[in-house]
Amino acid sequence: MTHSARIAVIGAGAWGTALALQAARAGAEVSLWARNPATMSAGRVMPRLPGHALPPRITVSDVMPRQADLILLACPMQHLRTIARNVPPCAPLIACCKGVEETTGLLPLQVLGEMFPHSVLGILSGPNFAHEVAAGLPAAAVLACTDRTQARRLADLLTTPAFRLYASDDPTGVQVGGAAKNVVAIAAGATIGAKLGENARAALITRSIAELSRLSHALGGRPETLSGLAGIGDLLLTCTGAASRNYRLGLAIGQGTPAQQAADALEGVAEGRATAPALLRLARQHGVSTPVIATVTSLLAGTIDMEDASQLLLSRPVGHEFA
Ligand SMILES: NC(=O)c1ccc[n+]([C@@H]2O[C@H](COP(=O)([O-])OP(=O)(O)OC[C@H]3O[C@@H](n4cnc5c(N)ncnc54)[C@H](O)[C@@H]3O)[C@@H](O)[C@H]2O)c1
Ligand SMILES: O=P(O)(O)OC[C@H](O)CO
Repeated sequence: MTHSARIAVIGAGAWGTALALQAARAGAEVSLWARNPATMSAGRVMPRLPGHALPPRITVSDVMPRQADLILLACPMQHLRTIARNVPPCAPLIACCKGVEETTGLLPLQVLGEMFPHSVLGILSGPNFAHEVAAGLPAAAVLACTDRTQARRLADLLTTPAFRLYASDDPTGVQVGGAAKNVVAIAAGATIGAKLGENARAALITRSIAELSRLSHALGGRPETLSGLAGIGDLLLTCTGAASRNYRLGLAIGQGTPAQQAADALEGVAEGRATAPALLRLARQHGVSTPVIATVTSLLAGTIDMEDASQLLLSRPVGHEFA
């Protein structure tokens, strides 16, 4: 491409703002779509920049861009369908959200596939706290499309030495990892909140990887994708990083705060909350056993308490590790 790439970022929450900054660093001309530019949360992810000013390569507007070489959809999962309705099908669309649509049980690219049957679609996911990416700290993620060459080409538009985007041709595995790690992070936070110990959390994270791999396989993804950035990588970050909203939601529940109250007190979206019941339904439809996701779903619904939750997981039969 001879001109600078034109990258449109849809959604000016924490992640959209961080991605806009990253795209500008990669040399693109960036249009950042905000529902309300006056109230966008740039300050939350850019405390190091004087006056929280965005660089001149980034134009913020509440009007959807009509032209772009690449469109990044960085809105919360439950608003993806509504927001995508106004996006012009002028370029490849990359979903940057992590979750499952609660009302339909669809993954992000299934939602976009219904709406944009002729567009190139991809998913971007990995262990990335927005405030660190915004600050230009080193990070890596994966960009997956069904076509590996396409994935590499699109990843190159956003890659810099400090933000390494690996390409993948397993969008299903990447989406399952990104959605399910938020649910596991709630469980990890609850484990620490209830003072069950670091051993318990490590066991929970590791056993969840088996759960996520089974689910990914059943949905048509490759189990090994869950060993990568969008699986283990993001589980490690979100289940141990105190900045994670999903982890913090779980922490509060583990400490005895009712789920609704804990969610209301949270700044920003904890995707695991809406995703847990949707993923559980999906797993049951495919005959996959997902004890961690089932337990988190019941905890969030308030039908069990922390003591029941740990009993449920601890009373499961102990078999071969890789049966
Ligand atoms: N924050 C991170 O560190 C991070 C990193 C990687 C991926 N993600 C993913 O990116 C997605 C967006 O997360 P975020 O952290 O940017 O969100 P956020 O909590 O910072 O912001 C929420 C965004 O949703 C918008 N919004 C709220 N209500 C809305 C509505 N009714 N309709 C349309 N838009 C509405 C807000 O304007 C805001 O832009 C999530 O799927 C998240 O999992 C976040
Ligand atoms: O704050 P969380 O829990 O939404 O996590 C943010 C990112 O998904 C971490 O990769």
